[in-house]
Amino acid sequence: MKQYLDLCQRIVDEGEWVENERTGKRCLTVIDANLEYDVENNQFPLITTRKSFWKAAIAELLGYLRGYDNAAQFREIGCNTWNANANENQAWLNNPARKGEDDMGRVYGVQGRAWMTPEGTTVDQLRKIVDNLSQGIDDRGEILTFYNPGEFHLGCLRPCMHTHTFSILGGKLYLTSYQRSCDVPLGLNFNQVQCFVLLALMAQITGLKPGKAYHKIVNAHIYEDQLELMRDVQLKREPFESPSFHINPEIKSFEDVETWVTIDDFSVEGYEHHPAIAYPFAV
Ligand SMILES: Nc1nc(=O)c2c([nH]1)NC[C@@H]1CN(c3ccc(C(=O)N[C@@H](CCC(=O)O)C(=O)O)cc3)CN21
Ligand SMILES: O=c1ccn([C@H]2C[C@H](O)[C@@H](COP(=O)(O)O)O2)c(=O)[nH]1
Repeated sequence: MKQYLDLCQRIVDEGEWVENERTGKRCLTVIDANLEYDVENNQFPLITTRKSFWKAAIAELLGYLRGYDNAAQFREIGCNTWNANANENQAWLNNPARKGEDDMGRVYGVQGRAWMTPEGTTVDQLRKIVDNLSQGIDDRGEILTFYNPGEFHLGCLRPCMHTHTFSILGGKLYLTSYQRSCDVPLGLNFNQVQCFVLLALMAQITGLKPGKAYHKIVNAHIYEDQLELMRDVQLKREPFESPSFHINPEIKSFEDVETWVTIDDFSVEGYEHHPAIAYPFAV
């Protein structure tokens, strides 16, 4: 929690204003932030200075791991975060590649599970990683990347947390996640949970012990209409102790994740938090 608040304070103190053409809003911005999550010791990085809707963050991650490409699929598993980008973003609504209501196009999980090759076949990046890690193999290229510039025109948004690299060292599994653009009040609250849970879940289904997750962010920003709430409300609050996090031990394989797992297979114990803050969302 401290590293999150330190980043928020750093943006408030040292950030520079940048015009953002896509959203028409200005962002107070810093470059380069490095966060670390201790999954081995179950230090769950949940925001306590406001209420976090952490279940939606895990549902979003599940949708990515399953290769979802439609906001209705995300809604069905308890996540509303893609409704606006799928249905309210004018550039995407005008795009002939959009297949109708709720379509997100070839974003995130689609690239992770079905990257198109020039031959017309698809590559399932995640399946290969799970197979290797399950056999204790780290080929120094256990990389899940959603970042496919050749298909940006076929999706509603370029991926933000775009690459996850897994490593094995001393029998433990590590994760390094890269994020090009980060909405610190809204997105990061979710992205921290997702890095932590991705490592915890992958360790559980591959039979490895989890180590640390390293989260590397390039452009970290606060939108102009979020600044007052961050500076004068959230940053004035005292954080509570971190809660602990649990995954249903019955989740044993990647097939489990693909078929029956729901957000009810994840729980948080001892979550004390301040009241919710409704930050504006930029489409
Ligand atoms: N401007 C912007 N910021 C983002 O963080 C973001 C995007 N766009 N577009 C793609 C995804 C969607 N994400 C989102 C979208 C909405 C919330 C949100 O509204 N969160 C609320 C409540 C969530 C709920 O009730 O489930 C929050 O208070 O955290 C969070 C992340 C993250 N990403
Ligand atoms: O997981 C996510 C997804 C998105 N965001 C934020 C970061 C930016 O504020 C917007 C995306 O806008 P771009 O113009 O494509 O950079 O969404 C996030 O923080 N986390």
